[in-house]
Amino acid sequence: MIQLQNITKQFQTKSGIVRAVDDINLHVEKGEIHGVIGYSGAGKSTLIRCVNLLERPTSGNVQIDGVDLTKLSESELRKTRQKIGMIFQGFNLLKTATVYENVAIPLRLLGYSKKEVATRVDKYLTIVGLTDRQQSYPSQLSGGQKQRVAIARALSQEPEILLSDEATSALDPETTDSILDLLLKINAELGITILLITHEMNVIQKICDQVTVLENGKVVEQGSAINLFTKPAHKTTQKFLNTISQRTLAPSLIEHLNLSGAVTRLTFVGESTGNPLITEAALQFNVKPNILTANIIELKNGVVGNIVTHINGEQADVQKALQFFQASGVITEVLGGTSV
Ligand SMILES: Nc1ncnc2c1ncn2[C@@H]1O[C@H](COP(=O)(O)OP(=O)(O)OP(=O)(O)O)[C@@H](O)[C@H]1O
Repeated sequence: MIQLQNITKQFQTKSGIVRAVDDINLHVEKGEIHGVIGYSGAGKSTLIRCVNLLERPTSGNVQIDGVDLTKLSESELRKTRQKIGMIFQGFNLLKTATVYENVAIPLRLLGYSKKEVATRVDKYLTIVGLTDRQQSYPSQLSGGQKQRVAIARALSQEPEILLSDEATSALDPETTDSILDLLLKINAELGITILLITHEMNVIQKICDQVTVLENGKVVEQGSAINLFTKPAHKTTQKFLNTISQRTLAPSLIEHLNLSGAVTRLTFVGESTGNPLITEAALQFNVKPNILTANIIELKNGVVGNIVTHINGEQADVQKALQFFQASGVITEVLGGTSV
């Protein structure tokens, strides 16, 4: 559906060339929610603006359903862009127009009949839950309501793809959740493919199927949300994960505890989440596991559990317990202790 191939975007600045996006490949399947996460300056905004050619890549190509947008004429591009809706952190509403007009005006500009405009405005304001605010002005709405208007405006052109440029970054956590729920609903019920950029791991956690991690304009990790949350390979991904769940203890703390045996992170995913494996290990092997920290992360497509446990016992017994965990599908990583 969306295929970015070797996308590079350079800007000429007074102090030289800035390579905001550096040879990025990214594939988004139809119906998927794909999140791009990175710190400020990683190149997220530039990348997402390359998808609908708001920013023309310096090199590489952007394919939507197999059509290379970089090769289209201006009029062909305008038409193809109707397949791609976009929402922004700052909502981009017309301040002097009502909610109704904010959705209706772009439709009128596209030449839809009065009746079709009315039908679509009504339909999409209902989907976003704002039928009773049609005559309000943006200044009379909360941030979450403003984003709902922007979403209705994007949906009213019946796009196949929705690009979300930090759509929840200006919102409080509760409103963020309600907008993320709305994006999930749009994806599930209207089948709209969503490509979003964010610097918040909870956005990735709650709604994304696939994830790309960016740093300095480059992809440093890419894969399913489940894989990234269970086996984050790059230190930037690990840092993002640490913002939402305590996955480890500081080395100084492990040292301070001066524990015998092994301090181990056990990551449970899939079937292993449902079994009392720690109790079984204690019963089968001569070890005494003591839980130091634990948390469960609910993802769109599954649940991941992280337990940092001190497995106390003789080295040979600790090793047997670790092998047992691994054989049961638990990802084990020894963080410290004497049986390292
Ligand atoms: N029009 C421009 N001219 C010059 N440099 C630019 C331009 N747009 C972006 N950059 C530079 O490209 C790099 C990536 O910027 P970009 O805004 O894409 O990152 P980002 O990950 O979206 O950051 P943020 O989350 O802070 O918006 C930065 O170093 C930025 O200064």
